[in-house]
Formats: sequence, structure tokens, C-alpha cells
Amino acid sequence: MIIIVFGVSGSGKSTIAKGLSERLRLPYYDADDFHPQQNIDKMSVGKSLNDEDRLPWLLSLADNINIWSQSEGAVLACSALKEKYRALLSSNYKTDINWVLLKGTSELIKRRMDTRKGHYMTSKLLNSQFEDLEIPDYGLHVDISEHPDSIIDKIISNI
Ligand SMILES: Nc1ncnc2c1ncn2[C@@H]1O[C@H](COP(=O)(O)OP(=O)(O)OP(=O)(O)O)[C@@H](O)[C@H]1O
Ligand SMILES: O=C(O)[C@H](O)[C@@H](O)[C@H](O)[C@H](O)CO
Repeated sequence: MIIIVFGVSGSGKSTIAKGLSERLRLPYYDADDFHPQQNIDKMSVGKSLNDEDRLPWLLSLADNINIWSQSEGAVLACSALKEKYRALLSSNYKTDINWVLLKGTSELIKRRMDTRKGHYMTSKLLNSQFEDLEIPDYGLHVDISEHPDSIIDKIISNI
């Protein structure tokens, strides 16, 4: 089984994907760990990524999803903001991906990001993340205002 937890920066993807992987006993991966260094450097100086920056990253993730789907499966935390990014992520993979969108207001997410320590991504880029986000009409959409445990329970009972 492949689950992709997606949404804007700071929406809780890593927190929720990690928790889901523990509960479901599936390996956890964070798409942040697959960015080329130049993407990390760009975000670290407060510049948002464009389609060109994201392409090699998405292609390498698509290859990995293909590999994971043939072994133990995975829970992947990945922004996957645009429809064409999600199409790329699923292009090598024959069966359906379980898409889980974390939805919340920019005020709530900004508050959480501003108290998060030691992360290269600050809330300065949050507006551009919301501008890029294309909300699909498929997948499970979950409200992030609740405690992570209740969000994880809700996801598990709906996938
Ligand atoms: N449901 C929640 N309730 C309260 N705090 C939360 C919740 N989910 C996440 N957080 C906190 O919000 C912050 C952002 O969460 P997290 O790092 O998991 O988001 P992310 O989407 O993975 O971010 P990024 O894309 O920038 O890596 C963290 O400090 C995390 O502890
Ligand atoms: O598509 C993107 O713009 C990136 O994936 C970002 O979302 C960051 O990687 C992440 O949010 C930082 O942690």
C-alpha cells in the first residue's frame, strides 16, 4: 500500500505520515530528504521552488514509489501541490495511490511553523505554497485543527 500525505509546508505532513507509518507498520519516507541540495539552498534563503526546480525531485520520487510499491509499501510525506506533480508521482505506479490531503487555514499553519525549531522552511513561503496548491476532488481531505492522534485515527478508518 502506498499512502501519500500531502499539503502545504507546515500542514503536518511529517507528523501525520510518521504516525500513520507506525500504526500501519509501513516504512515512512519524507520527500524533503529527496530534494537536490540546490532546492534546499533556495528554500533556505526564502525563495519558493518553481516547476523546473521540482521536476528532478518528482522524477526521483516517482522511481522510488515504484520500488516501494513492489516491496513493503510506504507512507510518504510530500507537498505534491499541483495536479501535474501528482500525475508525475503516480506515473510509474500501476495501482492506486491513497492520497491524503491535510487542510488547514494559513493562520493556524503559520502559528505552528513559527514555533517549529531548526527547519529550513519558514512561514515566509507559506503564501506561495497556498498559491501553488491545487485541491483535487479525489483523495481523503482531513482537517488539521485536531490532535495528530485523532487525525491518524480518522485516516486509518477511511482508507
Ligand atoms: N495536528 C497537529 N496539532 C498540533 N501541532 C501539529 C499538528 N500537526 C503538526 N503539528 C506541528 O506543526 C509543525 C509543522 O508540522 P510538520 O513539520 O509535521 O509539517 P510538514 O507539513 O511536514 O512541514 P514541511 O513541509 O515544512 O516539512 C510541527 O512543529 C508539528 O509538531
Ligand atoms: O514543493 C515544495 O515547495 C517543497 O516540497 C516544499 O513544500 C518543502 O519541501 C517543504 O515544505 C519544506 O519542508
